[in-house]
Amino acid sequence: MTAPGPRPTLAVTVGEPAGIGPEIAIRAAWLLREQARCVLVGDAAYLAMTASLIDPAIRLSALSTMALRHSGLPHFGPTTIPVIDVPLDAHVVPGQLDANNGRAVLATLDLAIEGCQAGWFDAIVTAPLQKSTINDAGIAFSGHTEYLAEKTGTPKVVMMLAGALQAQSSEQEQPYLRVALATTHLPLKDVPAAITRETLDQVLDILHADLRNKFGIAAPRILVTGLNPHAGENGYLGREEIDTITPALQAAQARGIDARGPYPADTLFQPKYLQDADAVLAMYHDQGLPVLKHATFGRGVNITLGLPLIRTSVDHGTALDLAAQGLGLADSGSMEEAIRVALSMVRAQAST
Ligand SMILES: NC(=O)c1ccc[n+]([C@@H]2O[C@H](COP(=O)([O-])OP(=O)(O)OC[C@H]3O[C@@H](n4cnc5c(N)ncnc54)[C@H](O)[C@@H]3O)[C@@H](O)[C@H]2O)c1
Ligand SMILES: N[C@H](C(=O)O)[C@H](O)COP(=O)(O)O
Repeated sequence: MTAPGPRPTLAVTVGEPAGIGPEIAIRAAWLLREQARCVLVGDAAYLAMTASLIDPAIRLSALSTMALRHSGLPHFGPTTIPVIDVPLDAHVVPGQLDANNGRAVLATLDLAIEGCQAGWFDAIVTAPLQKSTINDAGIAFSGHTEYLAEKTGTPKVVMMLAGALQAQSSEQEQPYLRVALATTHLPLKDVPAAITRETLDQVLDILHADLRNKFGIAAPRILVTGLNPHAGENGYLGREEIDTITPALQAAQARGIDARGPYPADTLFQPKYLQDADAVLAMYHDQGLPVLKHATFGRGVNITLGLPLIRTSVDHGTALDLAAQGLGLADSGSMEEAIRVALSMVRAQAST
């Protein structure tokens, strides 16, 4: 792997065009242009129009995919943000979804993956897309996480969200919470069957390896929740802890992974436990993410672990309600943080 330059190059897909994605992607890329070479991936005409309304000083320059594939990414400095043009199929009305644009949104992801594999980009940062619109376009889709796994031929990936917590005192170093999930976008009724030994073995291996290789944590400490209330109450409230999670933790410990639990999820997320942990592994989406988002919404970051590329994203969705009301209402803090985390992951990976 080649070392990243002083400004790593990030593909920033702009997500659902009728949502806040284009606005926050432009704002964050422009704000952080001295630190990151962000390349926006989306409809160049729509992004140029949006940028001119945000701030006429913002400079975008369009690049065709044909030129990119022919000559690679041209050199560019911090005075302009390149846009790889992936044209939309339908006119955009902010706040109103149009399934006719679903395929173009997916095409931005395909281009970003291609660019990582071709070495044009060091990482991908994704603005939020609307999962339902892709499905309405006739393509089964449950999230970036699963799509990136499929498109890169990765059998197993792990969703992890992370964000800075409020320090308890002015002397305390700012604590950081990372919450990884054993399952991703699954209907709740399908979760228990998905908590298998094989899944937990793979998830713990990926989480441990990526905390080391992409976050530079030499000996990651992982706390693991149970699945059931009170971690199953000794089997009286469910047996997954006894039959599956505890044996998986014992096996992980035998592989040298510092993973402890299963702990009741309702009481695990308190400072006296978290201060001794680098990550919490929760069993499913709405067991772990509400805690993280309550504590860090607006500055949290979503990271896909286990991929052969680096991918970060925001902690929020398309916020159609805000997009419908015009520009200037959306907070770009999570998008900025997603770019910063991608930069630090690129550097951590290059130094391992
Ligand atoms: N990374 C992603 O692509 C991603 C992440 C989460 C959700 N989604 C998708 O987004 C769509 C909408 O999801 P939702 O309605 O559950 O959540 P949402 O995050 O879009 O909205 C929830 C609430 O938070 C507010 N909000 C969200 N982002 C904000 C921001 N940057 N600044 C200020 N306020 C903000 C919204 O106005 C709304 O009130 C769904 O299709 C969901 O799957 C995508
Ligand atoms: N689960 C994510 C969240 O709640 O923030 C979100 O749906 C995005 O998932 P993908 O990155 O897989 O699109």
